[in-house]
Amino acid sequence: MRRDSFSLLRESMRWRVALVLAVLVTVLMVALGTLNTRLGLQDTALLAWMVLGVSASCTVALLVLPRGIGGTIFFTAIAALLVGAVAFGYEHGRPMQHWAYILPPVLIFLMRSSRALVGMVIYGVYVSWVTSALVPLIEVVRFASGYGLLVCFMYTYALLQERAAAMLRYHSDHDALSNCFNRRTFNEAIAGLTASGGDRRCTFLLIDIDHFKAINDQHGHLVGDRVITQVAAELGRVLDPGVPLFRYGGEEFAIMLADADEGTGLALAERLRVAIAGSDFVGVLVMVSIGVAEWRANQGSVAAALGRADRALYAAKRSGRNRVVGDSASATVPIAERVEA
Ligand SMILES: Nc1nc2c(ncn2[C@@H]2O[C@H](COP(=O)(O)OP(=O)(O)OP(=O)(O)O)[C@@H](O)[C@H]2O)c(=O)[nH]1
Repeated sequence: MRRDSFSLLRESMRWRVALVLAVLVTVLMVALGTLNTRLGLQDTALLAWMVLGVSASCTVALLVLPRGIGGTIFFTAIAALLVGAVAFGYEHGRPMQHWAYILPPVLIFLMRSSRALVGMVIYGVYVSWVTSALVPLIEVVRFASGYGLLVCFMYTYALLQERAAAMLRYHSDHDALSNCFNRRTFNEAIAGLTASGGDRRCTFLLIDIDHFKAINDQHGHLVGDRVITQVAAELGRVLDPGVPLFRYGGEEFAIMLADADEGTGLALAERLRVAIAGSDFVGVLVMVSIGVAEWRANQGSVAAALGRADRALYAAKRSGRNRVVGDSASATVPIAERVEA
């Protein structure tokens, strides 16, 4: 499965955290195993050595397996170990409450926010129930209150992390002026098209605001910025909810119509052109030219299809602007002419 760059970044951060945690667990288990052996607490020492063995195997898996799988195996094994540790302590008359404190951060990374919260609460209740059979009630209350505070803290942290990640994702995917998807997201979308292979096809629409330099010159750049924002909003109103709109360049937008042929693209482009020409831009005359070209998986590269859409756009510009031109109609316009235009 193809991952976008944001997911890759998050995955690599999760992987690094997993590795740090793996080292911490290893150091802790060596210390606990050694100490308990010296103190003659054989049961606890045995448990520490067992945890060390499993966590060392997990660390190797973490390093050897592909990142996502290694991290998941590690966190799942640690969570299972902690539950096992409490049950083991219960069996041997030592509740080992302190184990419970290690679980919340593990769960935070294993799952996220609300599911992690449910997991942490269930685990807290489980540990309290197990320990209540072995220690005075006041000890259970102490544990439950401390653990409860930790859960609240970790949950707040997880929520903040989720919100920050969502905000970061939005800003890395979107253009700040027009609020549509940015060029980076467009590049990732076309890379995804190429990678998906098969019998896929899609139609590209390249939309360029006519005489935009003149709009800037006559009304100023702030009005130019407002026109870009409003054009994006008007285009978005015409598009179906699932169809993404990209800011392709300065005053240029792109649409990728999945599984659509050139005819469908031309019909949509005409609706978009009419919508812009009919909108009120508060004292500014705004029109767009649109070039349309279809891409099929087995007929040339995506870059070539974009080149054809670009050529169609410039054919629209050359033939008077405020119009839609398809790839088939523009095929006779040589590149040299398009550059001169
Ligand atoms: N205000 C504003 N102007 C921008 C922005 N990005 C690009 N521009 C300007 O858009 C103008 C584009 O001009 P040209 O490429 O000559 O195109 P045009 O005037 O629209 O002419 P045609 O495309 O041939 O109709 C340039 O003057 C850029 O400085 C932006 O974000 N805000």
